[in-house]
Formats: sequence, C-alpha cells, structure tokens
Amino acid sequence: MTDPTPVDPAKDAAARAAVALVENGMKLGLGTGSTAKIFVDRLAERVHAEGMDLRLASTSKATADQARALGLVVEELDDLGWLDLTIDGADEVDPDLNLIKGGGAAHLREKIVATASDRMVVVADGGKVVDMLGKFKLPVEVIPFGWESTRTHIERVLTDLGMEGRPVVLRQKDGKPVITDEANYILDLALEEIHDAPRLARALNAIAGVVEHGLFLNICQLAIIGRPDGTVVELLREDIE
Ligand SMILES: O=C(CO)[C@H](O)[C@H](O)COP(=O)(O)O
Repeated sequence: MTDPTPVDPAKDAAARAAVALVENGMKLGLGTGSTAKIFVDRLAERVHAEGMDLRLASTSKATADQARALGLVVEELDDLGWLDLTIDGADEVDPDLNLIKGGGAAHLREKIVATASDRMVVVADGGKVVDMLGKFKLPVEVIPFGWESTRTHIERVLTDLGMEGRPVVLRQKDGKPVITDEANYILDLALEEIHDAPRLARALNAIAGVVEHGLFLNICQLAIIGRPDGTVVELLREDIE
C-alpha cells in the first residue's frame, strides 16, 4: 500500500539532491525522521533503477524497517566498520553547521553513525536554519535508573551556565515515557538560546546518567536546504572555516 501522506516539496528537494551524492559501492548511514524517510524512499528508487551496490547501516529501527520494506539490505554498523557518508535530518542548523538533533528520539544512534562516517550531510527544509541553536528543545537521552536525580544534575548544570529555571521535561507519549531504541528516556531542555554550545555539551556529557545529548558540534560537513519551489541551497563547512 502506498503512503497517502503528501510529500513536502522542500524536504523532497533536499532528499533528491542528497541521493545524487551517493556513489556505487559506498557504505552509507541512513538517518531518522521525516526528511531522512523521504531520502530513503528516493534512494531505494535509484538503487533499483540503476542496480546500485551499497552497504547500509541505519540510525533507528524505524528507518531499518522502512529500508527493508523497500527491498534494501540493512546491516549492523559493526559489520560495515567505517562509513563513507551518512545522510540525516536535523531539528536546527546554525550558521556554523552545528545542529540540534533528537526530535525523533534517535540522536544517540544518529551521533554514533554520523561520527563513524567520513562525511555527514544534513537534509532539511528552510525552517530548520537558525541564527542560534536553542529554540528547539534540546533532547538529552538518559538512563531510566535515577532519571529524576539526573534531571536535578542537569538543572544544576543549567544554573551554573546562567540558564537557571529552564524547564527540563521528560518526553512522554500517551502518558508514558518515550523509550528510545536503546531503552532509555529522553529529557527535553527548553533553553531558548544556547550561547556556548561546546561548554553545555561538555557539562552534560560529564553527568553519569546522561547517555548523549542532541548537540552535534563540528560533525556535519554539508547541509542541503530544500525550498518549496524544489530548488536547494547548499551550506558547506569549508565555506565557514
Ligand atoms: O534528529 C532526528 C531524529 O532523532 C531527526 O533527524 C530530526 O528530528 C529531523 O526530523 P524531520 O526531518 O522529521 O524534521
């Protein structure tokens, strides 16, 4: 049965441009979220049309299921070793190509896969481009054991960094905690503005119950931003450095 959801033309434009970056024989990481989903659809079309030979690893069970349903073979990351390229979405992209990710609760695997790749390329619509990270609530994956203590630690870190009183909220669905693919919880931090993302990242990583936060700093090399008219704008890291 075909998916009745209309395809967002901006996301579709970004996804199509990203598919053009894929070369035969590549080891490729597949992202998670609605834009990554369109990318996987378009990738499957090209693989079948051209008989491409790719080796694929996924950042989530959801994407692996989608890819397999489209006739693609998805392997374990550890069977592939290092990847040539990962294509993924993002919740926010700043002018230095730093990102917030994890809106789909997949940022832990997404970061493992992206940082095990020669190149990470983001596909997104223009609504994701921001001057400063932080409007999108920063997802932090935490161990369920002692999660309320971990939340207290995070609140103290925010106070130390001048962000006292910012809400730190357990992500829930239907009144129950959202459970990640790694069986953890997500805390969403409503920060509004992140002035020193590296310092915040270091402080969060130092808390015992924190598994991983959704700040992707110096990981993305290229952002392909789709527009509703079907064109794209490419933001390149080497233009910034
Ligand atoms: O980080 C992610 C999932 O954890 C997604 O890449 C991010 O939420 C963007 O998703 P979408 O393309 O649906 O806006």
